[in-house]
Amino acid sequence: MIATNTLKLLELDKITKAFGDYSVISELNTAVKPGERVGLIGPNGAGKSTLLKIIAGIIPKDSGELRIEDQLVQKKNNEFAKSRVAYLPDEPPLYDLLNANEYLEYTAALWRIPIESVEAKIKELMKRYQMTDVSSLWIKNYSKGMRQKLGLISVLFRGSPLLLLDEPFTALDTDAVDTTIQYLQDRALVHGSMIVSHDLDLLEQVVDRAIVLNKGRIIAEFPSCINLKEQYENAKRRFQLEDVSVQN
Ligand SMILES: Nc1ncnc2c1ncn2[C@@H]1O[C@H](COP(=O)(O)OP(=O)(O)OP(=O)(O)O)[C@@H](O)[C@H]1O
Repeated sequence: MIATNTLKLLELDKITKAFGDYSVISELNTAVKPGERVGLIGPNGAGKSTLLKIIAGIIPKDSGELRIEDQLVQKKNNEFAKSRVAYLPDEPPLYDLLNANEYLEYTAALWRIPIESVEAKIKELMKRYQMTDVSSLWIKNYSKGMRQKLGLISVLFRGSPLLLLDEPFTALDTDAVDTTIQYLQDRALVHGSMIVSHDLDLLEQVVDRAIVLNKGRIIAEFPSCINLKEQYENAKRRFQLEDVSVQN
């Protein structure tokens, strides 16, 4: 068993990524401790989604080192990294010709999780997100909010040590927002997380601290998220960030 108090859940050391000549992430260093919830904020195009994709192993970094639970992530142990991380992109990767039950079974199989071990958890999440009644409906007939709820359920049921969420609140109704907040606040359910959101009022409720990214670099770190919006406004003034992407 891993002694979680002695390791870093996630460590990024000089992570760099460019698309062609365009540098998106520049020598970025940061770490997340087990159980820590970190908000990732910054203007449009700052590199937030790219960073989550690199951590999730969706796109390769150009250089730098990435460690998950103190293990260096390389191509050869990519499977280990993937087993520790649950990642939800801003548009959930669903399959239109499956229904929710089939999709969640498929997701469990993909992550080699015996469906019997997560059936109760899935049922509970479907109920909490008011999705039980539409569980047999083809996903192609889902609304945007229903797609987002199913995407959230598909990562939350896994109970992975590191949860990466890109704009989790998009398209959710107020009940679903409340459910998501309650879930993310529960340390017994969500162990560690990195969450990207432009909605700082919601983000403030589910993270312990926040990192501000601009042009692929961390320009500010807030050790506490009290008055996150105000802290971000101050940082924007200090660093003369041009884009105002915060929702009011
Ligand atoms: N596959 C790609 N090919 C080329 N450029 C890309 C690619 N993916 C992202 N970019 C560029 O990298 C930069 C960072 O994009 P990214 O999506 O990480 O930003 P973001 O901080 O998540 O922005 P937003 O708040 O708008 O979602 C942008 O300029 C984007 O155009």
